Amino acid sequence: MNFYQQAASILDRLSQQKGTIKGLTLGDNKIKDKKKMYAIVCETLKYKEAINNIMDASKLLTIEKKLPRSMALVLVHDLLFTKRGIQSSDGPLKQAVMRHKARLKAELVKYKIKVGAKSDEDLVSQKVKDAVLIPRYVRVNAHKTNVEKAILAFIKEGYTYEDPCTDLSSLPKKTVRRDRHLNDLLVLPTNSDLHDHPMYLSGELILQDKASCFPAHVCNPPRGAHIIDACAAPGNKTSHLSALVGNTGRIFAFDLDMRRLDLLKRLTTKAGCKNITPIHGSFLEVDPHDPAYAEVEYLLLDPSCSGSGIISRLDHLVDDGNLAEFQIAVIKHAMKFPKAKKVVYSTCSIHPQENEHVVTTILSSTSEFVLGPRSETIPTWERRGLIKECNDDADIADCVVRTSPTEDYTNGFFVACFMRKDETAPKEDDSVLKRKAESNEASPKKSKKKKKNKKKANKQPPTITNEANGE
Ligand SMILES: C[S@@+](CC[C@H](N)C(=O)[O-])C[C@H]1O[C@@H](n2cnc3c(N)ncnc32)[C@H](O)[C@@H]1O
Repeated sequence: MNFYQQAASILDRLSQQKGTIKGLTLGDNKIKDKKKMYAIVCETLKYKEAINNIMDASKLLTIEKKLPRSMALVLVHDLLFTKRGIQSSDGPLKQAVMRHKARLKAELVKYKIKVGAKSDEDLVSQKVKDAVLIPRYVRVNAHKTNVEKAILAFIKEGYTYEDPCTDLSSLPKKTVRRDRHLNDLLVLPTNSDLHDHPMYLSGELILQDKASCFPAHVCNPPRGAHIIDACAAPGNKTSHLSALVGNTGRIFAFDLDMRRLDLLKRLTTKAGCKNITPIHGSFLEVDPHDPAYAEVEYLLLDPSCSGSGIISRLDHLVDDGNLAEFQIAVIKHAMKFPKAKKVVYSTCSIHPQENEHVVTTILSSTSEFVLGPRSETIPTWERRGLIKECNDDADIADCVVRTSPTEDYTNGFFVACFMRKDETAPKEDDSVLKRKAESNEASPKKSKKKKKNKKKANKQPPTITNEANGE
């Protein structure tokens, strides 16, 4: 397979959700020049929307019937958006594109006028442009240091400490500040590269997006707790949980992907975690009545999702799939653990199908769990669920958290916290939510749904993974 065929095949596998960009390019030993392959795949995805429009307007694929769209995407990318153009034009597919060179270039000019683009860069997907605006969030790892010491270390290096601010759009260079919502998080300017920083190399600092730090805080387990992290790798939330319980209790960290679980072992060891038991396998196949998990009260579920909220990576530019069935199955399985009292669900997706819809489906299928109140779910965070997507129920929406990649200076994210009814009872006896869950139980329509979901839950787990947070 030549270079362009390999690139086209990667685009196809990405759209079938058979892996991540990094996994399919940098992780494939059959690819000779991995960096070059990574670059062409990323660049093509950045301009994908523009290239598709230009190809459709030029009728390229209608005329050249043997040219697959993915192959055309990479070839047209090189033709229109690189100085070198298509590298060597032998081979029938390359020639097929070259025959339309003049028309494609003319359509590019027309497209730019149509969308008001002054340069090629203006055609880059909005999500990619937004990525440059996200500050550098740094979680301070309590196993190794504390926030005060970390700030002092930055000051010694010439950073200025500033008060938390609301305007995160343009943080001055070499400044460090505490986060306004999370007490173990620091905020540095966009593009601060800390990958070679001594505090990162020693495991004192974890490079983790703000929103992905929400789930462990919502879980908020006490010292000594037994916890399951059901879809754990590469393990940033696992090491966060470990830090919150001060290396006490036990954390069972499951992951289906051995390679990613190995990464979890490396990262959590580097972070100084001593209470984690990594387990290779599907969480859906774990027996909730296994005595090993008899004391598990807290479960953190961060299952594979479309990754549509991640703007610092390009995987979101691939067409999204529907992973809701799998996500629902994971939550239902977690609720079967006999002592489970808190089940925290999160995604790095902005799609209601993977977020609010999953929550309402679960609420209508359980008589034992309700949504934890806002006070359990980062109460100071203003952006809550989308009311319309919660069956117009403002109470449900208020209990869950959303982050918006374009407005909150974080990746797009979603968190919900289910609690066993007895756990919310003292504070929440009159909670509207509780009453709602009870009325759901009584609804015959809902019990039908219950059966349907049970069927769905038996389906194969999806193979897609995304590498959110594994920075
Ligand atoms: C979004 S990632 C988790 C990120 C992780 N929580 C973190 O913060 O570093 C989802 C993970 O779920 C894993 N996964 C998918 N299906 C699974 C299953 N049935 N059981 C356990 N893990 C699964 C994937 O391999 C992937 O590593």
